[in-house]
Amino acid sequence: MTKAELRKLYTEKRATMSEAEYFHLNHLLCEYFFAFVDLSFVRVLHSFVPIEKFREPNTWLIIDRIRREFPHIRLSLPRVQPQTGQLENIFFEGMHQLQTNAWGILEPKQGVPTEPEKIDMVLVPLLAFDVYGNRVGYGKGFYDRFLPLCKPSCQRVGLSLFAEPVAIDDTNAFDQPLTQIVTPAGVTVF
Ligand SMILES: Nc1nc2c(c(=O)[nH]1)N(C=O)[C@@H](CNc1ccc(C(=O)N[C@@H](CCC(=O)O)C(=O)O)cc1)CN2
Ligand SMILES: Nc1ncnc2c1ncn2[C@@H]1O[C@H](COP(=O)(O)OP(=O)(O)OP(=O)(O)O)[C@@H](O)[C@H]1O
Repeated sequence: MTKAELRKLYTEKRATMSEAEYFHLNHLLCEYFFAFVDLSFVRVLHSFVPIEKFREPNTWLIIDRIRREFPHIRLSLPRVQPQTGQLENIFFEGMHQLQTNAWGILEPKQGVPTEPEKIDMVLVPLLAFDVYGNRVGYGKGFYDRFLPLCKPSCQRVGLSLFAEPVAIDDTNAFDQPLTQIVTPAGVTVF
């Protein structure tokens, strides 16, 4: 299927997911994340902030546990620059720092910028992924522009509440593949 078709299909699948299923799948995903993703080398972890009404994976479960159990890991959150299509990245200090942007995403309103070269791991949002680690996002290219700025050793960890890979007919030269994916069925390394 094309990215546009997959976007539509997976947006619908998310919309029909019950609250109970969303809760359950998020907890499984979080358990697999901490059981199987190597955080030993991570000093700076970049995460998206979930749009829960779109049933995105609830990264708060991961962020909160990192803050409790891995206090040496610094968290960085994205801020969208709509004019340029770039992401700015800001170290996370606490909820007081966040405000809702035009698309309903919480993002830092101020704070210390994170240099992309300092980031050891990025948690990447997606609608669907294939067996090669290619992803389908919302189609604005924010992560396709951001990920090449990070160092080659930076881990790009996709999070998906749907475990099965899809076939993407129209991957393109800008696509930035994931290094691994975490789903409620486990972790796959590409
Ligand atoms: N939680 C979360 N944060 C994220 C992302 C994400 O997928 N999930 N992003 C992943 O990239 C970036 C933001 N993605 C965006 C995707 C679409 C639009 C957007 O423009 N939406 C309008 C269309 C307006 C227009 O066409 O100009 C809309 O959908 O109505 C904005 C930001 C950064 N933060
Ligand atoms: N480095 C880049 N420079 C300029 N344009 C880019 C770059 N990366 C991506 N784009 C553009 O951004 C858009 C991304 O569309 P695509 O369908 O590939 O998005 P996607 O795979 O859903 O990913 P994303 O979540 O990053 O939007 C395309 O129009 C592409 O041409």
